[in-house]
Amino acid sequence: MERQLHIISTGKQPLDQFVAICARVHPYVDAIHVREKMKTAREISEFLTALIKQGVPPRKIIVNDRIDVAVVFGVKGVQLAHHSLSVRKVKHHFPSLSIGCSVHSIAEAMEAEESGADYCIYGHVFATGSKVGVPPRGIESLRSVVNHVNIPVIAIGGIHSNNAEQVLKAGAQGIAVMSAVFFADDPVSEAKKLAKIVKKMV
Ligand SMILES: Cc1nc(C(=O)O)sc1CCOP(=O)(O)O
Repeated sequence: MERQLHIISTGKQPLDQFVAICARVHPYVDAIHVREKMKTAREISEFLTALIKQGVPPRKIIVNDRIDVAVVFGVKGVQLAHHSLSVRKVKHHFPSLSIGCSVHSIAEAMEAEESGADYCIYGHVFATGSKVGVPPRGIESLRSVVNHVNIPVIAIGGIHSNNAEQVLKAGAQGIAVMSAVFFADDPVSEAKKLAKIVKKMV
């Protein structure tokens, strides 16, 4: 897998704002995660409809947790967490879905691989406003996770253009960011900057 840049919805932005940003940045990113944990399937489907209408290719869209919505829209895949249906079950029933697994330890990463996940997202590497009160796991723990699995490890948490290179050097196969793009003054220039860092590390 080529190194990847993923962007993740904040769960806080209104649909119009989120979709307007995605419509402009999708050429620079590999995956857009719709992670709207407080929304119903119907509301999430409105996000997907709007994204696709605005020209975001379904092959770049990943739905967090809601396998049903991902399957109905025929998007690239799902991002599963410990509270989701198991990787094994999803893989068995929907073999064509790409399955990402959110992990927070070596053991969880190894289990994700063993269960058939296509990649995992590990974090949070740096301090982030999204995980207040939980200490960041740091670069060295990222390096250990990378060394214990063969599936690609995407790093998440507090990643910006000033520290992205560090996580790639530690062996991450990509980065996933939320605030770096969605809360940027200029999301397009930030996405371009991050994409350049990710791709040049290949
Ligand atoms: C969605 C998410 N998952 C994390 C994990 O550690 O699993 S950290 C995180 C939030 C990432 O936001 P930002 O890029 O703004 O730091």
